[in-house]
Amino acid sequence: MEGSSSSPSLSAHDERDHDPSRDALIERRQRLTDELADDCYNLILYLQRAVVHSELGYPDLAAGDAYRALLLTDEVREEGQEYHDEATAALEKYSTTPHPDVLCHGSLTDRQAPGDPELRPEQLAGLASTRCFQILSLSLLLCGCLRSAYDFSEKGLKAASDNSELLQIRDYIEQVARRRLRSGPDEPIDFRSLPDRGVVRREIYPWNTHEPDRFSDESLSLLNEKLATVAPKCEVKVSCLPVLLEGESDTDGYEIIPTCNQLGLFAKEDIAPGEAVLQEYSLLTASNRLKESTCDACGETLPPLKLDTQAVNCPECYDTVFCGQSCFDKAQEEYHPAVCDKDIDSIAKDPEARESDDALYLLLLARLLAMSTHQEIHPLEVSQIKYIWGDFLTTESNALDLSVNAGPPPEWTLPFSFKYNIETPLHILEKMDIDIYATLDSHDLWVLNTAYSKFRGTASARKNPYDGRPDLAAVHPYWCLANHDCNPNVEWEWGGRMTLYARKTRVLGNAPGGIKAGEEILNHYCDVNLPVQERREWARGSLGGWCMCQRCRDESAAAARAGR
Ligand SMILES: C[S@@+](CC[C@H](N)C(=O)[O-])C[C@H]1O[C@@H](n2cnc3c(N)ncnc32)[C@H](O)[C@@H]1O
Repeated sequence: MEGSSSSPSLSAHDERDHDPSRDALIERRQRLTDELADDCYNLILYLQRAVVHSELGYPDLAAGDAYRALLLTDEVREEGQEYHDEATAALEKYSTTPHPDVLCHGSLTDRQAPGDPELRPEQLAGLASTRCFQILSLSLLLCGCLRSAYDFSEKGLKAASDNSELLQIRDYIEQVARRRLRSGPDEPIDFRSLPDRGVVRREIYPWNTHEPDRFSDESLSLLNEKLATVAPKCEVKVSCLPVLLEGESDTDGYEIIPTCNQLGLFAKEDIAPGEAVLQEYSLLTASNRLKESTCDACGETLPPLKLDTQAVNCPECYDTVFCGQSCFDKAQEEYHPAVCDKDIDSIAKDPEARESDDALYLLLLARLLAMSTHQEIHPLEVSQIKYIWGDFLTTESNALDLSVNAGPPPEWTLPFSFKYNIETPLHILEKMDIDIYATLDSHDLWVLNTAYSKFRGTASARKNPYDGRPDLAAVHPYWCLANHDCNPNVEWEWGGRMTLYARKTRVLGNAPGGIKAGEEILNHYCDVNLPVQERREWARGSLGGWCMCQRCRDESAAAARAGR
């Protein structure tokens, strides 16, 4: 839940930006994407699209394309590979001069023998792999993934040790590494210890046609139809929320602060203190423990192993366990056949403590991909995530201004790493027997980034009671429509189902609980018993900014007046 507030006018086809060179690049990107739909093993098209993504200011997407191209260079060069014939055939049309522009880059052309106009596909693949390493190392450096950037520059230099562009990129990486590690010019750098987690743009990409207008009557009635089954006394409506700031400000004492429209949950009828407000079941769950004792479908703790247990093992892949027949049936209906017996159980399990969160988000992504594959729909059309707000910023506010008078670069907000956004998702898809080239439309990096943006804004996680590490996560698309307040009128409990109860008493002044018809359902994203500063720090990640609820503003203004 990081980023900033949404605005109803933000849509996939924002008309505000009319930079002709940008429009031309977006058109070119679309043409290349269309060509890839018909010629999906053509690594030259991926490289060309990587260059366009770089020019548009999406280094992460450039790296994604260059990595697919790199995998295809291996397919061409190794005969036994699954897509060897297709990838080789796709390169044959480039064997005579002029060679594609994307390969005539800097010192790359030095490697071509002068007067040798013919290049065999394996020779082209060799040249192309150096180009892939150039794009991967530079793009990952721009995303802040220093270790991966360094690894790719080294791999490239192993094959082309005198390539001047790669040598220059390695120099840049070293300069940035020295700054980040605060090491002197002569001190040796331990490249293994470089940071490898960066941030990238979090937005509704200009070509994303899957995002609904969440404020339209059609969307609201669809959401309300389903909400009636999980929270019969509630409705989804537009809610007016404070615009969140990056950090402390002197606006806490102001009577009026800027607001924006988002969605929220509201009571349609009075709800009694202690009454259940919402009960939601979700299959969009993930556990990062290998020997988990939770239901694969709903995340509920499994009943103890004994003869009369309700637990059900999948008869095909015996290790997958469900808490009962109903969860097994739902899993079979919505996702399990796509991953059954596919040897993906150990991916991202038992991660290092610092990667627990990333592993959980990756496993949520894997569940989404299993759902979309089994249901034969696009991942962004899966109902559990389609209407979720991903805390997107506008494309313009994410854009890099390269002009002379440019201000500071924008703050990108989507966490990104080569491992979790590019490499492992593709590995999971391959394990699921999915052709990662032929299904580009569904599994393009921007699709995965969009899903990650939605998860990061809404997933709830449970910490393991023994070691305090987050080991279970879930997305409950209706529960997550409830906004936060540090004087909440509900509390939540998650165990198989996510339940919201009306509080019996309110935090402020021990006022009586219960919710009146028309009032907004106010959830809490942090421990509301903490002092204001700590609450704001805690909720910041999930809210996407400094909490500006009335309680926080009152308490903070009072502390400022008292000189604390
Ligand atoms: C889990 S979603 C809540 C539903 C969301 N409002 C929607 O339209 O789907 C969390 C996001 O809602 C917004 N939000 C929730 N509570 C808020 C509050 N008290 N003040 C400002 N924004 C809030 C933030 O943008 C946050 O990232």
